[in-house]
Amino acid sequence: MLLVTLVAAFIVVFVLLLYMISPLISPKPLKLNGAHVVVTGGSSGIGKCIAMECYKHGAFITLVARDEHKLVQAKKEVEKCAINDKQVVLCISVDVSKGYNQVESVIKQAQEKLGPVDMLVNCAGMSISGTFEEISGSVYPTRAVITTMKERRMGRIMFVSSQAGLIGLFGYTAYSPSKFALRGLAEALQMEMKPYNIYVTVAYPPDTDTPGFAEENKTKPLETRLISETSGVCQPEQVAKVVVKDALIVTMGLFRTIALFYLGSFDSIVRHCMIQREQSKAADKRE
Ligand SMILES: NC(=O)C1=CN([C@@H]2O[C@H](COP(=O)(O)OP(=O)(O)OC[C@H]3O[C@@H](n4cnc5c(N)ncnc54)[C@H](OP(=O)(O)O)[C@@H]3O)[C@@H](O)[C@H]2O)C=CC1
Ligand SMILES: CCCCCCCCCCCCCCCC(=O)[C@@H](N)CO
Repeated sequence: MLLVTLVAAFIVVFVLLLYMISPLISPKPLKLNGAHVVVTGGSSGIGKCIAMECYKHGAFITLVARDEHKLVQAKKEVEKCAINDKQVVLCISVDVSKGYNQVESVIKQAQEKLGPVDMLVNCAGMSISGTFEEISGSVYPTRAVITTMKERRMGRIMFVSSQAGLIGLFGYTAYSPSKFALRGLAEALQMEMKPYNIYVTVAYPPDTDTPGFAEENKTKPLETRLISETSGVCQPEQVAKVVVKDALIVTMGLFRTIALFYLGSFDSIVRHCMIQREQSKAADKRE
């Protein structure tokens, strides 16, 4: 009995220690001052608040969404958060879930105007019972920025998931799977991108008071409403503050800390392969 307690205590202390040192082995924080941040879903709700939060830190912003009128309105609001007169807000109207080529070309335009993308925030999305296209909506913009980020050996990519991306709930049979999928995408992408100094984060906001949330509530089943009411509704400004901070200072979650040994050895395989590949590429060139 004593032995079991001792072993358990040892494990708890060990994991806590790992958790405490994990910020030390985390990457350098990103500086938003002068950085180019692209926010998909930036014309409303959480995305708009994330854009405003980044603008307050001196970033240059590209807002991406479909409706041009909403984009122009949001641009005005973001501009009010300026901290210097050099900052610029660019608006781009495109559907991020329809066709890679279109998304790639608008990202190119944005990079020509405001320079390479330092951080991509994948926030476009909606929750209405029925159809939902979250996953392609996050994949295309990510693919469109990744090549340049790899060349520059820097970058941040954020995915806005949801609490419904941690736990499956009544009424979210379409929404939850797509939000769960973002986590799989983010973790796999993180392992591929780490040797290039690109860091990926996932945010899991609770119900948040936005136009999208109001829209969702119009058709929300009673069960879903009752379940949701057990936890409160957040303000988008608050959510934006937290997720931006997490994306700037990337620390590892507890689960990833426990998986530290595995991840560490997998990362070293990835790094090893990257170096080998680059060496053979260089050798090919010499021949
Ligand atoms: N509010 C909430 O309770 C919670 C929300 N979330 C997530 O946060 C994100 C933002 O939600 P919220 O702020 O409430 O939503 P809003 O409806 O207020 O804003 C959604 C934004 O995404 C844009 N958008 C939607 N679809 C596309 C598309 N296919 N291509 C380009 N832009 C698109 C919209 O503009 P337009 O329509 O003009 O394209 C708008 O700018 C979503 O991913 C949502 O799932 C997560 C947890 C809780
Ligand atoms: C591991 C810990 C998990 C805890 C979860 C407990 C959650 C209970 C209430 C869940 C509320 C539903 C949130 C969906 C928000 C959302 O994404 C939509 N509103 C989008 O518009």
